[in-house]
Amino acid sequence: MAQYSRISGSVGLITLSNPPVNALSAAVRQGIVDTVEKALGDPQVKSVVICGQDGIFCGGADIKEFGKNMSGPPLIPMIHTIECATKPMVAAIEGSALGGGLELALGCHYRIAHSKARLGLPEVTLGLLPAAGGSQRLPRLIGVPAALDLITTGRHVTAAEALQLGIVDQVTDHATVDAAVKFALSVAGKPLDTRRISTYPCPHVSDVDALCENVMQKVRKSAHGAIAPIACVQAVRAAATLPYTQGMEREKELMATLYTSGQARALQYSFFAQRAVSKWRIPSGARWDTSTPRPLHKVAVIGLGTMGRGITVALAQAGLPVITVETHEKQLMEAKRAVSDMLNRGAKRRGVAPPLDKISYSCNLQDLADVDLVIEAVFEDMTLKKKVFRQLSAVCKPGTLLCTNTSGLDVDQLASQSRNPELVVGMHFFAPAHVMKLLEVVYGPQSSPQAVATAMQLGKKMGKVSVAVGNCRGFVGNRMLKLYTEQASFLLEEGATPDLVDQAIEEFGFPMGVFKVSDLSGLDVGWRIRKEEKLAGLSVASGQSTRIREGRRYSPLADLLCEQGRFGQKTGRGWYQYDKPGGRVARSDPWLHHFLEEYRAQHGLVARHIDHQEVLERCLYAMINEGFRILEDGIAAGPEDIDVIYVFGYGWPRHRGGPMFYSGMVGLEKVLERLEHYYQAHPDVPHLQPCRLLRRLVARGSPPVHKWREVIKNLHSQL
Ligand SMILES: CCCCCCCC(=O)CC(=O)SCCNC(=O)CCNC(=O)[C@H](O)C(C)(C)COP(=O)(O)OP(=O)(O)OC[C@H]1O[C@@H](n2cnc3c(N)ncnc32)[C@H](O)[C@@H]1OP(=O)(O)O
Ligand SMILES: NC(=O)C1=CN([C@@H]2O[C@H](COP(=O)(O)OP(=O)(O)OC[C@H]3O[C@@H](n4cnc5c(N)ncnc54)[C@H](O)[C@@H]3O)[C@@H](O)[C@H]2O)C=CC1
Repeated sequence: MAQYSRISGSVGLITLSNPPVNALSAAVRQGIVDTVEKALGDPQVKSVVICGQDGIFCGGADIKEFGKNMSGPPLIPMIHTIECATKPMVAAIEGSALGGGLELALGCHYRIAHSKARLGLPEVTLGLLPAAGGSQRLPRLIGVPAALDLITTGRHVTAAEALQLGIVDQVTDHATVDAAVKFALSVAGKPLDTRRISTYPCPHVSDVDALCENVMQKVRKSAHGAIAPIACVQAVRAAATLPYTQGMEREKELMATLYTSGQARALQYSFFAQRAVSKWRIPSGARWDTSTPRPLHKVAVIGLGTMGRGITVALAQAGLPVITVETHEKQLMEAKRAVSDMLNRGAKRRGVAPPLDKISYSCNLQDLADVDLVIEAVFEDMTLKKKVFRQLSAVCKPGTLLCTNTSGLDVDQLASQSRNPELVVGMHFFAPAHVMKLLEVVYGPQSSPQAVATAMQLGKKMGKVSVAVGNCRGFVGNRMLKLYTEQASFLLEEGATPDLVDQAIEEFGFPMGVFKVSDLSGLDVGWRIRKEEKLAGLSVASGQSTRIREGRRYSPLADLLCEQGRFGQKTGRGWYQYDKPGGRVARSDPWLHHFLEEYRAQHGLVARHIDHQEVLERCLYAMINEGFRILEDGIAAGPEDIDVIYVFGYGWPRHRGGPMFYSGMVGLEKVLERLEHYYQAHPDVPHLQPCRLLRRLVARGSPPVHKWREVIKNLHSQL
């Protein structure tokens, strides 16, 4: 699948054709080999242009082929043939030139890019390295420091940056193929000896070992256990220290380890999972490709606290006019200052003008009469939210979508307050809302296809990864998180410390342990909710044991800390101590350890040794078990939805795919066996009891994660 033609008399034009991204499938590689041979063998042809059809050069290797038996011509000799050609080869880059696509372009003698094109070697994000010569050619072309940056991060660069770095020779605002053909005519017959990148010496770096070591240390810190970034540093180091052929050997060796690794499988799964969730479908039958979102000309945000401010910033940055509403002038002005500061900082970072004029501020709900969509972000209080929804229903024009940012209240109850419950959905953002990529779009039984489609599309416009989920307490993310944090507290009762639990979780790959996160977001938030639920505080039924609530095990540790005013970072004390209120660096707190000892003594608990494995099994398997229940309940459409939520919203290490994918990697039998073991040891924790879907999957021979949907469908049809 590469077309060949001759144009302008003497230019052979090769067009890659494999929609939608012209990935280098076996057929495309064969097409390139054949057409290059044709062009080189045609005496009329003096130079060659390679381009991609439909405005995209090439999205790289065909990721769907990974893990299968490789067929078709391999990339390395194909690119080598292009580089060795005696006729000038010119890459005409429109849209994207990524991974193998850029490696193909680096094999060409010249590169012409459209000004809107993006280039990069994102293999590291798929658990790989640029193993078709990319790790050896790029440093020779742009120098070791810049190549290390691009290859270890996988970031895409604009055509302008690519020109500045020396990756491309020319950038055009006009028809790229025309420009490339013109260029090809101009270089026909010229010597090519200085244009073959593999023959370049690597630009000199004064102390390459020190440079690579420095980058290696940074990469190890940010990789949280991912192996590909480390291999990328090693491959670039080989380019800097070895002749090209030996460097290529090293590249191959490193790639061989990565290619078959579980991390690469997890990252490639994650790539497709992220795309799968955008193709949402919900139990009512509504789906992404048959539901039309409504156009949004003006939107509103109610409540400019932590979340409302971030949401407003994200909306304005997406170019949408926003009207914001607060209760009083003082709060409004305070929020206006904060929002303007956030916009100014963001604009400075990106080198653009801050979109301050997109936002208007008001204390009057009546000003929302003409908006198309409202996002409510007032306090987490059902009575207040219901009132706001009733008011909105009366004020807004017919057809306005009403969305709530509640972190877990019943969206259906809120919908019932509106004249048009079909136009109500949850839009659950994560703090800080202008930074965090995840958005849970919560639909209810009455939500119209248009309402879901509009919220999903708005999320996309705001740069979010949006996942449609059903309505239940905590939705998907927080419902599972509850089990994870609960187990962490139980482990403290049984003998662990926050330091030990966090260390195990951070070694697993989370950027922050559960207790550090709790200190960061504030222990008081959960405490307030538990008091409202009558699980904590004065309203707990008298005579109840401190460690039992509603007939099941309960840990009051977090409540006890709150009673001492230990709310986390904001008060300088929580599960850890900080140098001052607002301090960021968590230090182990002897007071806390003493407090835990006293607590255990008071409740007759004997501390036992707890190791990292138990921490991981208890915390993660409890959460995974709840994930299976969520699938059973039909709250998430598939395991990919849960995994995307955890990777983008909760810091689950991407190289471990997500909790559901991870359970498959561990082995479902093992997860089941450990849950059974822990449930037996803790029969007062019903959530440790393995759920039906997990048992069913194991009984079916533990099929791979992409086959679970069939089992889930059968389970549902039997209910
Ligand atoms: C020992 C063995 C040696 C092997 C050596 C191999 C070495 C290599 O050569 C390594 C590689 O290239 S790895 C691949 C590197 N390329 C990438 O990571 C780019 C991935 N794609 C993108 O970023 C965006 O799709 C892109 C920016 C391109 C376009 O974004 P859009 O937002 O416009 O579109 P998407 O919704 O992302 O994608 C549209 C559909 O295309 C599918 N797709 C994208 N890239 C693909 C790719 N590289 N391979 C296969 N399918 C791919 C994507 O899944 C989506 O499919 P549908 O959801 O079904 O429509
Ligand atoms: N803070 C977080 O990490 C997250 C919070 N949420 C949810 O977002 C919502 C807001 O939370 P936060 O921003 O943290 O609360 P917050 O307490 O920081 O802000 C709430 C704001 O709403 C304003 N407000 C109250 N009643 C109002 C009314 N009738 N009209 C207009 N404004 C009113 C208050 O003055 C306050 O500025 C809650 O439902 C919360 O559960 C969701 C995800 C994460």
